[in-house]
Amino acid sequence: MSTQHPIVRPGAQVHFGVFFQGVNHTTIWSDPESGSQTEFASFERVARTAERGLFDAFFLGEGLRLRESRGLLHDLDVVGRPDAITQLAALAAVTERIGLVATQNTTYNDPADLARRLQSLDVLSGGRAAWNVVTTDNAWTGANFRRGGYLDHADRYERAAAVLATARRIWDAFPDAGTPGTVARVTASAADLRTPLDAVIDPTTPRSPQGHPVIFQAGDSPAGRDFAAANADVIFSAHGSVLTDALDFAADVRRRVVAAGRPEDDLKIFPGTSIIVGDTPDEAEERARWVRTQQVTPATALSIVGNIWGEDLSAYDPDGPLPAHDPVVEELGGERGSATTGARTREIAQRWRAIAETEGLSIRQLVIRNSGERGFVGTPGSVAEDLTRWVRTGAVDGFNISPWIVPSGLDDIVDRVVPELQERGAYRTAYEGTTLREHVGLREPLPWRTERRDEPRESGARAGAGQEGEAAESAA
Ligand SMILES: Cc1cc2nc3c(=O)[nH]c(=O)nc-3n(C[C@H](O)[C@H](O)[C@H](O)COP(=O)(O)O)c2cc1C
Repeated sequence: MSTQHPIVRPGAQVHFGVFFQGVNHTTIWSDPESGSQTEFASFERVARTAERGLFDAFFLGEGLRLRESRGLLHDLDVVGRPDAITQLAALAAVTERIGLVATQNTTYNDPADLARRLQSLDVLSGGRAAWNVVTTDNAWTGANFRRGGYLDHADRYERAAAVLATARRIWDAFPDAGTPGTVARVTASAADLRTPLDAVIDPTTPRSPQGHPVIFQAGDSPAGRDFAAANADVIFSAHGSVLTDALDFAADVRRRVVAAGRPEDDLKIFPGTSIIVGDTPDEAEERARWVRTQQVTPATALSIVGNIWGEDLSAYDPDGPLPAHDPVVEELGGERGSATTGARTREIAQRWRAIAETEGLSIRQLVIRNSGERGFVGTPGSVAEDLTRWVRTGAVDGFNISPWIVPSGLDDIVDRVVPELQERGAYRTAYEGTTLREHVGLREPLPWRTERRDEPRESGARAGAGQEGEAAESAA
């Protein structure tokens, strides 16, 4: 990786989270060494390993339905993992410090229910919970919820802001500990969407040691980035492979954070990535090649390319060339379940064809090559150098690592990469706090600061702090 980028944060430390997608083909479940997607023991072992490695967080994505393209399911996708909040509550009982991040979508959930369940996790875990706020990029999730009514992109973010603002008011409406008085009622933000939000809600759960659950956000469009800039503590991005791309993303996001009236370091950047190490660079490369080959079966390769071309390519030869014709759709549509929704398919096809022709690659080889751009491969020392450089050039604050095998996939990172980082003074040697907010290095919850700036807060009267809701809504 390039060394030309200036070090702007010389003492900055690397932070880690471990991330599991809801349904995915990143984890190689077919390997004989692999544990079960459904058994608690798999996740307990990973969480304990991550805590031994002093990770900030254990983070569950959410995929409530198998992914599909034109009726064909992705062949490697697995489901069956218990609900994220329930799973994290169980993990809270067998861990002590590590943060617990639950992805929950705002399109198909209601704020009173979400606020109560997330705050319960926060209280039960002693202030270790976070909510990864997503809008969900596909209609089939809605079908699972029997909601139908998939919202337009802009409406989804408008609803997300209203749901989050309402949840925050519910959290703050509970009286401070030791404050006598009745619980204040919350009028939810009205949002003129298909699911009305304008109910009156009674808060039912007290605050935790960290006040509110920490807010993560995953969404990459300009609207998604603005939503994070106005509302989130951590942005979970897909920009975790190429340093120049990560630096561009960081500069863009920080501009948006400042425009939202916040200090630029207020939103922490944690991209998803993967780490594969070996004793020598060659051994690491060989392992990485094997992992990618397992992750990209012939059917997966055809399905990924079929998404771009907008048609069923399952009859194509995965060991043959890309289709000779152009994609039949102009843009990647929302129903395809991809964070690249809206991307111009013909531009992608042109780029892929040029690579395939120059390097002489088949369909499957091309997809394997592309997936190789997702992460860090090398010796423990060289990977530690790269990760430290990413943090100290200001590209990221930390990384959400997706293990390629469960439950042993973090062992090398905790036992070999973390010590290398610690030797470089680039990683904590003990947890300094007890809450997730402290691990990540966050300030107090955003609404408390907004409220204090705008009007002095009276004890027990956080309910109806309308400015935060309005700011969030106008920024969405
Ligand atoms: C890195 C990343 C991770 C995501 N993880 C999830 C997830 O676990 N569950 C989900 O429903 N959506 C997830 N999403 C999708 C977002 O919810 C969002 O719907 C999608 O990215 C479209 O919004 P955008 O155009 O702002 O990116 C993720 C998006 C990104 C970029």
